Amino acid sequence: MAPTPNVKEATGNQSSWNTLLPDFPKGPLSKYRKKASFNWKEMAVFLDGEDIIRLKNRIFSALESDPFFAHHPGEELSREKYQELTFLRCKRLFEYDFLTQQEIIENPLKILNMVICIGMYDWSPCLQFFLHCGVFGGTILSASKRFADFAKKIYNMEIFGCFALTELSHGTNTKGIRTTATFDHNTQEFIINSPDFEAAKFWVGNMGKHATHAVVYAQLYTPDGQCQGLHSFIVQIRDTKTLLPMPGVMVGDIGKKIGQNGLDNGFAMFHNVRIPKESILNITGDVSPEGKYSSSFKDVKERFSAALGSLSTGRILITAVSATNLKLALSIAIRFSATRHQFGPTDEEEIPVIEYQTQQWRLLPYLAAAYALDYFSKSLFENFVEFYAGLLTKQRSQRQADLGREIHALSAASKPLSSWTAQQAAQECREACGGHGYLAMNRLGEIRNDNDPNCTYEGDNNVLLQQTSNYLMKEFFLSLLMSLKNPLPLPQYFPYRWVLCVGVGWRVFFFRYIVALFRLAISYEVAKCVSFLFKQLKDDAVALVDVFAPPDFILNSPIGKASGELYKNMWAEILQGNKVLNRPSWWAEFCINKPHLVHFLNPKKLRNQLCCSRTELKTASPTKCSRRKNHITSVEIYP
Ligand SMILES: Cc1cc2nc3c(=O)[nH]c(=O)nc-3n(C[C@H](O)[C@H](O)[C@H](O)COP(=O)(O)OP(=O)(O)OC[C@H]3O[C@@H](n4cnc5c(N)ncnc54)[C@H](O)[C@@H]3O)c2cc1C
Repeated sequence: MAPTPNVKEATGNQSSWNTLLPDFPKGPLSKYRKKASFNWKEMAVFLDGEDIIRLKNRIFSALESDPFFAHHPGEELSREKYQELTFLRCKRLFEYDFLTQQEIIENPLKILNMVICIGMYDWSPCLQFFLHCGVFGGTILSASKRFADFAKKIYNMEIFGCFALTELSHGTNTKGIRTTATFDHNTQEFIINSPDFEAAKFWVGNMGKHATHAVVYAQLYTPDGQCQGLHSFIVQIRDTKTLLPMPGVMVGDIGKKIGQNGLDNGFAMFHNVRIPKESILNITGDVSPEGKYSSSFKDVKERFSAALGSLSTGRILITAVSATNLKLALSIAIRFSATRHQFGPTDEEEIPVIEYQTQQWRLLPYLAAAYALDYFSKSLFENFVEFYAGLLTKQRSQRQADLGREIHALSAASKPLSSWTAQQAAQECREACGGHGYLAMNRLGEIRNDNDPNCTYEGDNNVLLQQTSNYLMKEFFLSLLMSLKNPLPLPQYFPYRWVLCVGVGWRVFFFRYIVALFRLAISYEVAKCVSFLFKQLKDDAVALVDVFAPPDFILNSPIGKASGELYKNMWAEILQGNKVLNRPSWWAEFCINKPHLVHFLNPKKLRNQLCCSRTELKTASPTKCSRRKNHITSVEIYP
């Protein structure tokens, strides 16, 4: 089930690797590159294969030579301008059409790599594109064939979509969603309504400024007054010709966020908006013209889970997105650590900070995690593609059912593991780069802030882990019960995937505690051994990040550039900044308009003015202190 590394290609010839992966410029990092125990190009070909590397190169060089991508997101831009630029970039992604259908069919991993390459530059246009094509489009495509014509409009951008599940007062608790969809059999329409402002759709990506259509989750009511539970509907929210709201829809932007500000997250309230009967996404149930409800799911719980099935797609992507953020942060921090010299055996000879054990302890475990999570996320994605293909062709096999359960459990566990690891690593990398890590131009703050919501959307990490543990425990006890009723060798009741699920689930659940405990309780012996491994690994660390670091233009961090010319690169960036050497426009406020000092704050004078001595202050009650009011006024007027 896991992707096979490209052993054949990796044993291919050196000259083809050199064309695909040019040498890095000579500079301060060359020393570590020479020390590496392996060839980074061979490793890159082994992991990705030449075909994927070619695709990555194509995407990176297209972005680099495109004026729409010239302005890096970290640079000063108003939110409105950034949102506009994000949309223009997203439009360019449609024009590029980086992959043909044939290519996708032949190697579905290319889609994941395409998303990652764009996201490495900036997550905002990437997520805008993915929310529209993958989440909105994917949900509609998996509903039924009757949306085939509608789907065309998605992929040629006649319309723009969003996925509206969360409401202002309910997110994790999807059962608490209160938007209603009431079927009117007289007009053959659903009436979409938000009962009050707390039931407004909220946080929805693309909804803030430009989405024309939304997949809206609502409680379905049939004419007999019965609530049939949560279902999804396609609702037009803006006119496609004017981008003005449709009648009965109040739609807007929710405001500035901590990160991902190119993306317009929005809200919408529906006032008895009528939509055609065919707008129901009949994934889990449908309504007849007479208003009779039918569903292929007899079990209400199963129906509910299936209605939210598209969330798994998001979790799988987030696992990969977080692993990518981990790789970006490490590329910067490890290259910095190998070129930043502090202290040394003599005053003349300072050593790179990567030589310090603490720096190795802080960064190298995350480097190992980056490789593990990258491999895992790709293998999970491949499993998902197989499952999705089965879904589209209505497969009913045992394997299809097993895949569905396995993917659900694994994505619910891997999303928290990956996003939390990346979040902690981004902060550690920020600190590992000292003060320079805090400079916005070096991008670690942006990586940390853009990764942050991965811990929350598509299921809050804490709640997801509780659900995963619950789910795994149930499966475990069910298997145990079966084995008691019908004694058979245990392996038959505990197939490998459950062992894996239990393992991953609990590992994730206790991951943070294990790491903390490990650090505390690690024995002297083990510490000596791990330190020895770090000593070996630190010489390979630069080559290990060279394998996955994107080109300088995409990584966009002076301290993380491939040349390792740390200070030259920083100066170049600083001096290119806007008005860096200019006198401030408000210079006269200091030089001419001096402050009007009402009172010079002299400590002796101040003490005299205080109503009481310290002892008096302790004992006297405020009311007894006759001069207190005056003193407070006197201190307060000091500007
Ligand atoms: C950047 C961003 C983009 C988003 N995009 C979209 C989008 O496109 N479409 C969309 O529909 N939604 C979107 N969301 C919403 C997102 O899916 C929700 O925010 C998420 O599901 C969490 O729900 P909540 O905000 O209601 O948190 P809450 O459920 O209110 O959680 C608050 C806290 O309570 C804890 N908690 C809740 N329930 C329990 C429990 N049972 N046991 C223990 N602790 C609990 C949680 O762990 C959390 O710490 C987006 C959110 C963000 C931040």
